[in-house]
Amino acid sequence: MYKLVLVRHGESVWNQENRFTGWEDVDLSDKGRAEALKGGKALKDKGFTFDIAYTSLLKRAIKTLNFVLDETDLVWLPVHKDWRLNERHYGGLQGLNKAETAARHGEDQVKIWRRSYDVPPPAMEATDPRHPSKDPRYKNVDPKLLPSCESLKDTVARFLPLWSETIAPAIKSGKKVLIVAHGNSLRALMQHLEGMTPDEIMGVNMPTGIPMMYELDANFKVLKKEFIGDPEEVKA
Ligand SMILES: O=C1c2ccccc2C(=O)c2c1cc(NS(=O)(=O)c1ccccc1O)c(O)c2O
Repeated sequence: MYKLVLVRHGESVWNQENRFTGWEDVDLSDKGRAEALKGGKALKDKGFTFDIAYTSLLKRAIKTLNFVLDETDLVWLPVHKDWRLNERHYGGLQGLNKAETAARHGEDQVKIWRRSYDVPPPAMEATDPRHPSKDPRYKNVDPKLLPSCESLKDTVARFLPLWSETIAPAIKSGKKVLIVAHGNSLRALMQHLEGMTPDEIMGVNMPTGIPMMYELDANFKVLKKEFIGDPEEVKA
């Protein structure tokens, strides 16, 4: 039986402002830092330890992982940072809040996007200075793989190679794995592990900073999943 622990990064400054963040490298808010600390404490109190951690190339996830490693006294742990664990890319919507999005695209279009699994937002212009192709952190990624926008379906598809080629083999080799990532990249993993339909996975919202543990059998069938933390918090 394998145990796998997932943590969604703490609240970011743009989460507070209800802005689409996507691949924008926005920092944790004070509340987000406190959430990350609390999640780390919960793992420490329950005696969790790990052999390797995986996270994205975005500071809100990396810093959340750093808080967890500090709390569990595992700052020495090997960490694999990968673009495939990044949040969904929201294209031209990145940075917009609810009012700006509705003003620019209309309520009807927002309603379509909200409930769609395979409809991408408008693409970010290749000339946009924020485009991934201009960001040195992705310099070793094949430019053809870098998105200008993503549907949730696209996010799942670009996450799965990391899972099947890297993370799943590490778990199978007996490594205790911790993954700190984002709402939609964690949805991709959960959909794969639990065989969820698009509608089911769109209904899943991992709470920020509260670790979740999967128990998997030898074939990665989910035996149990539970949140790690004080009961009243977990109940929320
Ligand atoms: O517009 C979108 C959207 C657009 C393109 C791809 C995906 C989504 C999407 O997944 C989504 C949206 C809006 C809202 N609610 S909202 O209209 O209140 C909203 C809009 C803009 C920023 C934040 C908000 O809370 C959601 O809850 C979503 O899950």
